[in-house]
Amino acid sequence: MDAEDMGADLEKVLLSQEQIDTRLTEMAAEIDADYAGRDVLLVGVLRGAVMVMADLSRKLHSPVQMDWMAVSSYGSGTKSSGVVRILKDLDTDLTGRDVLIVEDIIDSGLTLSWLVGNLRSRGPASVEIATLLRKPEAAKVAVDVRYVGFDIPPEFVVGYGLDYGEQYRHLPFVGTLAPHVYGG
Ligand SMILES: O=P(O)(O)OC[C@H]1O[C@H](OP(=O)(O)OP(=O)(O)O)[C@H](O)[C@@H]1O
Ligand code: HPA
Ligand SMILES: [Mg+2]
Repeated sequence: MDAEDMGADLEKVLLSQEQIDTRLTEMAAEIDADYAGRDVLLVGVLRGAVMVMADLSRKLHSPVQMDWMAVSSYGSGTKSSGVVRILKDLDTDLTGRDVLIVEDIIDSGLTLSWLVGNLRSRGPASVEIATLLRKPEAAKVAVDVRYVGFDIPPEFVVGYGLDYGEQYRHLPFVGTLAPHVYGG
């Protein structure tokens, strides 16, 4: 699947497959260095983080485990409702664990600020965040993020796990939608 296959839906490619791959390699090296000798639990946030988790984790040399949470605050639109719901909880006990949350995007920050608080209350040794994308200008709440792939403008993006109405998650790049698609 490439930009041409998306036809008129796509406005532009913001981050190519190569740019994403290069940046994830750098992030994995940082994570390996920071967590040397520790056993990390990667917590992927379904569904958007699937691609980041799959690609980032395969670049790590540290021993890691993976677990998944499903939370949702967006429904089918382009605006966060601000209400975060747990759709699937972790199966892992976090007591004493070094937890690294893996996310696709921090937009308003509402999802992650809520999730960090929720996971911290479970007695872990540490909770940090690795996100591929962050929109600094869209932040409604500040979130302390240890690893950020790219800071991007406050436009709605799709691809590489990110959806609009459950479409476009499988694109191997990150792009912006043409305004006619979402009525913008
Ligand atoms: O910083 P925020 O404004 O809270 O937005 C970020 C969150 O929103 C999206 O998830 P969504 O709730 O749409 O679920 P999904 O991952 O299944 O697409 C995205 O994957 C992040 O988890
Ligand atoms: O820009 C975005 N695109 C897709 N999903 C999202 N969830 C929060 N922000 C976004
Ligand atoms: Mg989404």
